[in-house]
Amino acid sequence: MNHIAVFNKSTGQTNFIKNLLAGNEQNLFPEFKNKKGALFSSSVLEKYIKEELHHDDFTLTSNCVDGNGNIRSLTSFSSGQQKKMLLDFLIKNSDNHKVDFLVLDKPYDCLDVEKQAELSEYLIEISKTITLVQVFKIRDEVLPFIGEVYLVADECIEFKGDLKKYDSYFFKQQKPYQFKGDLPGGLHKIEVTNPLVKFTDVNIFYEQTRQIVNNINWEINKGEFWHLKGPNGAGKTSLLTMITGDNPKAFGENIILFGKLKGSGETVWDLKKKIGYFSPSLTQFFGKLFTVQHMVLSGFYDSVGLYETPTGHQINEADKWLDLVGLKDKKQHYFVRLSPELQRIVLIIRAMVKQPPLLILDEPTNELDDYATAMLTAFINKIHKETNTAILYVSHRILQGLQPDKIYQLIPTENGSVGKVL
Ligand SMILES: Nc1ncnc2c1ncn2[C@@H]1O[C@H](COP(=O)(O)OP(=O)(O)OP(=O)(O)O)[C@@H](O)[C@H]1O
Repeated sequence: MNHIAVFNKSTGQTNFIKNLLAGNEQNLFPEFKNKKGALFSSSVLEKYIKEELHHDDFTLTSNCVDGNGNIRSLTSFSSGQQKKMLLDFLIKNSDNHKVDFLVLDKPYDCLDVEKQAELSEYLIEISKTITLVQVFKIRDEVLPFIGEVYLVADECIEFKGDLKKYDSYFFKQQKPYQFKGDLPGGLHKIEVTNPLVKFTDVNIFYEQTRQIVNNINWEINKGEFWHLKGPNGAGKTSLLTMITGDNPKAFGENIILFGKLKGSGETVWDLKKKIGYFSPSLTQFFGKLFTVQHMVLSGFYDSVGLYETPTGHQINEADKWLDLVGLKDKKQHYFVRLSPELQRIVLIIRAMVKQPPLLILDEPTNELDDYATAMLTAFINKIHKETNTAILYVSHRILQGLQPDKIYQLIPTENGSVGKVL
């Protein structure tokens, strides 16, 4: 069986995949003409989650019940677990409906190294029975059984060959990303004392008895650069929400945030002033008519959208940030028209423009290609080097080139994850 991997350089990835599945990319891939394909991707998973939410349709979890005999929601499983469920379902479905090939759209997204290896083993097995087309962005994620790699640009095949040839073709074309000068100094200094965050014997439980993290003791101080790491389901997101303020499970736990015991009267808005936050999912909250400049300025007000008139100093400060990343000329452009990596850079600037004592980056490079990942990595390292903002970078994988001072590793045990400073 001839399995292929495709890197689509052009925009319009969704259409590209749609056409591939419908056999319409026949000029590029005639072998799929009149064949039936099924899609394995994060957006398909998202569709099942929405079906659950809006129509109580628990197709993927119909065999999973909790301690009370209720069918469990997909969202109560980690991303790794969710992916396996979808794959199982598609394979089962392909038997029933004679699907000829499976398109794997970035199958490893959000999976830690261990789970990636598990999924890879699983895919190796099914590659013996069904043709697989992997749409990839990260070269190192190309599955081991792939015979040929295609680089598609402007609806043409720009390159076709094995991985070795792909490497020399693709990487020689990339230029390192250049920033123009140093980061702006900031308008107001937000005074805080150490530690910014202190967890003492923190535990998190779900469903009363299911322990997620176990006796977490961890301190984040000014200017430190931390990588919070751990396999899928280890509790990284749960721990993050104890800081950002939206997890009721934080109450009653010994958590000091910016010198105050959590739950002792601070509001979410008090916290937002001191925390810059970025997660790729933020992109979807902003309307189509927001300009790049509005996006950055909204960071001064911690608002989604700009509802106040910014001061001249704020506009000037926003311009300085945009100039640094070569976007000053595009400040009146619509944010949604920017490339995914530039959208993320703008959202990180939005988080940083008020110069918060703490910047949280939740899986910032998810779904980005190699070049975009390198660009974001360089930007994050620059923020660490040139500001006193502490960075909490959350990801299940170590990013090549990222320079955190310390790693906080969550290690799953039967009684929830324990933490270790590496
Ligand atoms: N609201 C919830 N109700 C029940 N269980 C939950 C809830 N939120 C998370 N969990 C469970 O808690 C565990 C930890 O999830 P969490 O999302 O914090 O892990 P993670 O390390 O961020 O995982 P990933 O890398 O997959 O995002 C998982 O087993 C998940 O199923």
